Formats: sequence, C-alpha cells, structure tokens
Amino acid sequence: MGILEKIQQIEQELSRTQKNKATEYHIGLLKGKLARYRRELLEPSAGGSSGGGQGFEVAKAGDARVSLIGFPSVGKSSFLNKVTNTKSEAANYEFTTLTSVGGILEYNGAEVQIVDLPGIIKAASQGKGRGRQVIAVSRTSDLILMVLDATKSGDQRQILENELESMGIRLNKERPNISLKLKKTGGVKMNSTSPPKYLNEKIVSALLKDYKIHNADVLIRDENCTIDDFVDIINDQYISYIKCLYVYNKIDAVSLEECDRLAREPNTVVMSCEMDLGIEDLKEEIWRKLDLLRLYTKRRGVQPNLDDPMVVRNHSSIKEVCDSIHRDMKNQFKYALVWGSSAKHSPQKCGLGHPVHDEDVVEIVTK
Ligand SMILES: Nc1nc2c(ncn2[C@@H]2O[C@H](COP(=O)(O)OP(=O)(O)OP(=O)(O)O)[C@@H](O)[C@H]2O)c(=O)[nH]1
Ligand SMILES: [K+]
Ligand SMILES: [Mg+2]
Repeated sequence: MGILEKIQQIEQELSRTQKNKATEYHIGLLKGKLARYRRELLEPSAGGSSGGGQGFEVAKAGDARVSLIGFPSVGKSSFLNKVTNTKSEAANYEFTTLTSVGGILEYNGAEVQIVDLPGIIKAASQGKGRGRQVIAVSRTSDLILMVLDATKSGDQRQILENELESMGIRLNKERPNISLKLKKTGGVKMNSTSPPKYLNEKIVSALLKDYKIHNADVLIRDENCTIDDFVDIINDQYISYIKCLYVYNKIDAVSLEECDRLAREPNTVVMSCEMDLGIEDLKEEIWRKLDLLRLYTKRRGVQPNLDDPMVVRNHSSIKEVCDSIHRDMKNQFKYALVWGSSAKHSPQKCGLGHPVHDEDVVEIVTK
C-alpha cells in the first residue's frame, strides 16, 4: 500500500470514529500515525513531488514575503498587478498562472515581496495540480494572503485551510508551549506546570513510541495543549506557524449585506480589484500583520534620512540592526545612540541587547 492510500485509510477511520472519552486514546494514536505518513510525503525522497520544484520558486526579495494562495480565478494575479509594478497575466479562465511571479509592494518605506501563485484545488496536498509546489512556497512566506471569491460558497476557506494544514502549515497559531527533550535512557517522563486537560503520560508515551522514541523528557507548559499540539511538537521541523489574512475579492458582485457579513469574519478583509475597493485598507492590514519596524539610521553629526527607513522584524534589538547593516558590524560595535520611544532619555547610550521601537533613530558608534 502506498503512503497516499495509508493516509486515506486513516482519514476514513478518523471520520468513522465517534469522538468520546472511550475513543480519545485510539483517535490520538491515529492522529500520530497520520502525521507520520504526511511527514513522509513532505520528505524530498517521496517521489520528488514535495519541494518547490526546479524553476518554480522566485528568489526572496525585499523586507518580507507575502504569498497569494487561493482557488483558480479568484483574482490573485489581478491583485499583484494592482499593488506592484510587476505584471502577471489575469484572465477569466482557470489556471492562467502556471508558475510563481514575484513583485514588490512599497509601503511605509518597506519593500514587501508579493508572490502570485497558481491556483490550488482540493486534494492539492496529495499531489493534485501544482498544489504541493504552491504550498511549499507559501511555507517560506511571512504572511499568507488567502484569496477567496466573495461570490462562491462558504466552504472554500475550510477546504484551503485543510490543504495547508495537512502539509504542516498552521495558520494564525503559536507554536504549542511544550518542550520535548530526547534522551538516551530513563524512559518517557511527562511533567507539566499545571495539570494538562487533554494529555496524560499514557497517550504521550504511546505517541512517542509510534515514532520510535522511548526515552524523553516532556514538559507541558500550557494546560490547554491538545493531542494535535503534541503531535506537532514531535514533528516540529515539518511544521510552520504562519500568519494568514483572509481576503474576499469581487465584492462588487455581491450584495451589501453579504459583503458586510464576510468582512466580520476574523482576520478578514474584503476588496474588489476590479472596482478598486478596499485595496488601501488591505495594504494597511498587511503592514500590521507583518509587524515590521522602521528605523532611521544616522551618522554622527548628520540628520537621519527620514525618507529611507531601514526595516527590521518586530522584537529586534540593536544586534539585528547591526546585522542588517553589515555582517561584520557587530565586531566593530562600541555602543549605539538611540532616539525615540525605546529610549529612556534622548539619546540613550545602548548595547547590542537594547530592543528598538518603530521609528527610532539609531546611530552606531564603532571602535
Ligand atoms: N467581478 C470581479 N471580477 C474580478 C475581480 N478581480 C478579478 N476579477 C476577474 O476574475 C478573473 C480571474 O482573475 P485572475 O486575476 O486571473 O485570477 P487568478 O486567481 O490569478 O487565477 P489563476 O491564475 O487562474 O488561478 C478575471 O477575469 C478578472 O478580471 C473583481 O474584483 N471583481
Ligand atoms: K484566471
Ligand atoms: Mg493568476
């Protein structure tokens, strides 16, 4: 039996099995097995259909990457054409776009790479169409824009989420707060900061055993962690936690009530590429989700150039600022002078560990 059939078999058994106290252990084990087979599918050796594919990936560019995921003909290419100077063919037939196309959106002084991708369809994760390649690109992005058609039925969002989910992408979710340390001896030990509601030593040991892990320390730091969360931690290097914005396009073609209803869904923005509605709001929302910081670097005795910020990730410190100026900067670093909301007084003399804020001005003093 091939991996795909094994996956199908477990999925069928899961959907047949009633969920209750008596079956939760069995269901847990099935979920562990399912993740193990799906992970095999993600490994490059699995028939070569897993990676980005030759010539499919566009090179990374700019300060952050946003990828456009959606069914065919929802308006992904139309959006790329709208917000960047790059042209990707848009037309009223499905699968117009056959490879990935990157363009740059300039916003608040940052360069955001927008990656237009071929449409994906149900069962994409199992190798239908270019789904696996498309999802592999989305894994490399800082934000996924899930582009949806406002005129189509409501389950498109769920279908796409399931496809991404089964390829190890977790949307708008934090990595579960569980630590798993493999050991040479001593068996499996589970500890927790407060009693977990959905996990116990029996299921934890059984799941690990299925992965041939017989000795490990497990520490559960969040009582709400589920069996799925634990399975994700076992498969940690195959799982990506990525932010997602749901974007309903073509609102020009639905009623005001429907548009209003869609706009109220969580993490959702509505737009019309054709009528130029909601595009500016979406740019703003992308900026907020990316959570980037603008810094103005200056040289001694010279005013900073406020038109040309340097862009770094949120929660960055002076160390990251040095790294993005030059690879060697840290070695020549003496101290930094910082003006702005992160500084206690202006300027504040800071070390590499000082966390910077949006719109700070930074002067690096070298040895
Ligand atoms: N009514 C309406 N039609 C739109 C809108 N945006 C795009 N379209 C139309 O939808 C069709 C598909 O647009 P594309 O941009 O090619 O869609 P896509 O998602 O890139 O499609 P594929 O590359 O085939 O997956 C085209 O005929 C567009 O003119 C919109 O806001 N409203
Ligand atoms: K199209
Ligand atoms: Mg397209």
